[in-house]
Amino acid sequence: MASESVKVVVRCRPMNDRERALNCKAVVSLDSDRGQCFIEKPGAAEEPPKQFTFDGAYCTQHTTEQMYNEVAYPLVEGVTEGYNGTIFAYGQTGSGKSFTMQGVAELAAYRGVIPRAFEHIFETIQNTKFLVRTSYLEIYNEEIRDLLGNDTKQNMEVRVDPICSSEEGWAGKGLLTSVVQTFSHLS
Ligand SMILES: Nc1ncnc2c1ncn2[C@@H]1O[C@H](COP(=O)(O)OP(=O)(O)OP(=O)(O)O)[C@@H](O)[C@H]1O
Repeated sequence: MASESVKVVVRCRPMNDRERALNCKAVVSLDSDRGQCFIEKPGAAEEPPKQFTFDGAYCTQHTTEQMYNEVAYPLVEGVTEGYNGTIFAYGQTGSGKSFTMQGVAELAAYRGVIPRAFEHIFETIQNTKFLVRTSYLEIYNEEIRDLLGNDTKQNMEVRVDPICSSEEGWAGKGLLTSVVQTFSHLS
């Protein structure tokens, strides 16, 4: 993948039982080699599908392990070298955000991005003194909740930290050995 600072990949989940029972038609197809996603207009098969291009496109056969290795691994590697990194999953309800981020513990290939990133970070920093900070936020209908807080239902106020938001602040505080990883979970 090209080295832009923001990368966007798309993942398409398989139909669920309800969708199959309703005989729903799949209107999304992907060309993973080209990172392209095609969406057909239901009931208008003669119209050309709408086409979108991403930094990566993952279809129903792709595992979270593949996604992690191609998308998250380089970012987490950067974090262990002192760069900040954010991975967030965005999509409508039921589209597969938790499946991708938290995953299925019993199926190795479908363990989520978050446990994989933790394992990756802690393997890298073992026997070394590191500060690891993590936040886990959910943004839902313009409201932000701290999923690691005591009350995960409480809405958080959005403020800018004048020290943390300035690069000088980080450097001036000598936090070169910090590992700062933020996972946001968007609904
Ligand atoms: N790639 C996938 N392969 C197989 N099943 C999937 C996949 N993605 C999602 N699912 C299944 O689809 C359902 C909805 O997924 P999930 O709960 O992750 O959605 P969500 O986007 O987090 O929803 P919400 O916003 O409501 O929390 C779950 O049963 C999940 O197991």
